[in-house]
Amino acid sequence: MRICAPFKREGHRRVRRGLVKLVLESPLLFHADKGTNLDPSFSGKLIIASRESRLAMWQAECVRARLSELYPQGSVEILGMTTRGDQILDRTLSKVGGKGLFVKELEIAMLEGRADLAVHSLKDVPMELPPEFELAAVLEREDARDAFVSNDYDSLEALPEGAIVGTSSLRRQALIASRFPHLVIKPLRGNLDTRLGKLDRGEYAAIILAAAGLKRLGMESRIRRFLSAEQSLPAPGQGAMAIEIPAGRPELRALLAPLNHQDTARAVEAERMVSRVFGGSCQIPLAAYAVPDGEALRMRAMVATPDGKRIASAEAIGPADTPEALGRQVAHALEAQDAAAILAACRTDA
Ligand SMILES: NCc1[nH]cc(CCC(=O)O)c1CC(=O)O
Repeated sequence: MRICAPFKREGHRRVRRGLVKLVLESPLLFHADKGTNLDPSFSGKLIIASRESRLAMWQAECVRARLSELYPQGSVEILGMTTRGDQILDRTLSKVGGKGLFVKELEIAMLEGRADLAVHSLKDVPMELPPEFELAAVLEREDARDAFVSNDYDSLEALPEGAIVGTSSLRRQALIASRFPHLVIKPLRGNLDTRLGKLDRGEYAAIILAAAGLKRLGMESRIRRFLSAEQSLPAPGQGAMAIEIPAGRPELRALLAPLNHQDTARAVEAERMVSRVFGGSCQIPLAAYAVPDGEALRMRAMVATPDGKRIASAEAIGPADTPEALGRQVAHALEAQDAAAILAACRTDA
């Protein structure tokens, strides 16, 4: 709830035209979230496309509430829809087409004019968007950590030999396998309620979930332990929400600009760049997590083989206003280590 706190209006500051133009032309994300050309008199209608899972609807509702507050004379509605990612539950996502599955139906709704914007968990947004779309805003990040959830055990360390841990994330799988080779990792798909239901029915001794989703749905009490970024480096974009819009609608982009959170936008830009550098070759366990540190951005990233036997990790600090350069730097540091061998191993697996 904290992250979705009502938008505080600090008076509608007018911004000189030149600055607004510059902001609208920035390639991926806004770097100015304060004092943009807020038009409080907007009285049109905005339709938000969202998946129908409880988490997706909570996130869409969060954006709806903030837009309604910004534009009291406008109307904002949510269009819920089922995506292929929600329908295919029996296979590991990386095998059936990856992240795009959660996003495509929402994009079609926007192309057909049935929706103006889509709200996503940024973690599920592919690194390269189709040219018809762009990200208009990244909202302030919730907790980026992974969470250990179990009814019987306090921590990964406490699990006995052969205990079954549920996760479908290659990243979580590799990180657990490397530290706890005596545990058995089994796939776990479905929305949050489905996953928790499987844990409660005894199919797993423990499961690993993103803390952000549990917190957003008021289920923080299910978390037995937060995994620190050192133990379980988060996925690019984990814990952040993004708003996607059709490209070429600067007026819509300007309406959404006040929702952009600059620190988060920069951090996730660096994180996603690591993924982009490694993208295309295959699905590999990959983690990247950046944290603002004054005027700087500090980032750590990791790539591994799915069995966790080979792990490369790298860390760097750079100016916060050039996040993509930091992302590239860390990705190249990974490549200079064992990443080539890791990629080769993954190709023979495919
Ligand atoms: N891959 C599914 C997904 N996408 C976003 C979240 C959680 C919310 C977030 O990270 O913002 C989850 C669930 C999970 O990883 O447990």
